[in-house]
Amino acid sequence: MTTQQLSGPVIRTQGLTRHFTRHKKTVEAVRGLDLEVGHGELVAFLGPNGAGKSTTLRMLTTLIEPTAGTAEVAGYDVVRQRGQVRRSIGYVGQGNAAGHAQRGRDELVSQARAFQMTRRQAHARADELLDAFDLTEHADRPVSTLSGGQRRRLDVAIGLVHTPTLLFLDEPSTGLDPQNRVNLQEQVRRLNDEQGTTIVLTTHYLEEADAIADRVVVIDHGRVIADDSAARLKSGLGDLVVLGFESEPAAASAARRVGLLAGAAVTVADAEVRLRVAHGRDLAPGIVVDLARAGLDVRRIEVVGPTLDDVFLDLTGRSLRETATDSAEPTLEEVAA
Ligand SMILES: Nc1ncnc2c1ncn2[C@@H]1O[C@H](COP(=O)(O)OP(=O)(O)OP(=O)(O)O)[C@@H](O)[C@H]1O
Repeated sequence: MTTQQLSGPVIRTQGLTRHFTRHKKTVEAVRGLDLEVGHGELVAFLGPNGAGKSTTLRMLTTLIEPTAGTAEVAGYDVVRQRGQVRRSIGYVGQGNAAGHAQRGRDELVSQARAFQMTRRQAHARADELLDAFDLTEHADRPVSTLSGGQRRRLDVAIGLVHTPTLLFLDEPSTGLDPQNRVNLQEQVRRLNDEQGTTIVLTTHYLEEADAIADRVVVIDHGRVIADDSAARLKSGLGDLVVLGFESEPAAASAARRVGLLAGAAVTVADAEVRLRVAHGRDLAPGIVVDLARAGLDVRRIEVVGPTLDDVFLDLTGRSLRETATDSAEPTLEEVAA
């Protein structure tokens, strides 16, 4: 790498755009993305199905070309310097990379050989990765007999064979059970912390973005609608305070009083009052005491800090959890286009 490539951002896009034509209709999958990612960052692209996350990743990894705009990855242009980009990155797509009849160790060795390592180097690298991803004891089994979590870890290991400084992971934990998901997230976090590998992953799991990413780029309808740390994205939203009452009339009276008291928008449903307010945790005891003085006993109280779903709801009016699936698997011709 040149000095410029080391000191500049590891990813820089300007007006990055990708359209697809399907049934004579144009789908604007990615619309004018401007993005910079620095060395050593762990960035999550978060958004609902069909938001344009995978299409962005496919352009950055040179699998498809942009319709317009530019992107540089590791200092190289993704269209004019494809080969250099590919040698600088690791990419783990949504499907499984490993062949089913092969043993995990052989997959890693073949991949290492494809990167011009000698047989000895390839075996040493395979051992290192098997160890790092807790796969040593499963290394000599056919891939088809591995669990979903083990196979996914093998996929990530395969993406790391040539020690890229930048790793792209497309929905790494989709389809994994919660335990395997957390396990994989820990490995990804460790890779970033200990090796300094820059990682860009896509996810529609709010908890995943929140738990492991330094930075969350929220994408919707092909555009970036927010870009910050999860903590900062959430900090402007306040806590959700839920108060339960004995009856609906009691809740209605309490809502009027709480609205005045907290100066916040209050909603009532059944015998429950909900309000979103800054420092809700600190305010809640005072609210309960005030209501008791007015003869309104709070039966149940819950204070919930804001989530990334609240951020998405605030930005779009839709919940990310409930956003309907709107994805279409591209055909091979379309990917090659
Ligand atoms: N090859 C293609 N041909 C036609 N349309 C496509 C193609 N690839 C993606 N699209 C469309 O582009 C939009 C963005 O898709 P993309 O896969 O990038 O979204 P995503 O955010 O990664 O969603 P998911 O989480 O489902 O992978 C969607 O409307 C999708 O149907």
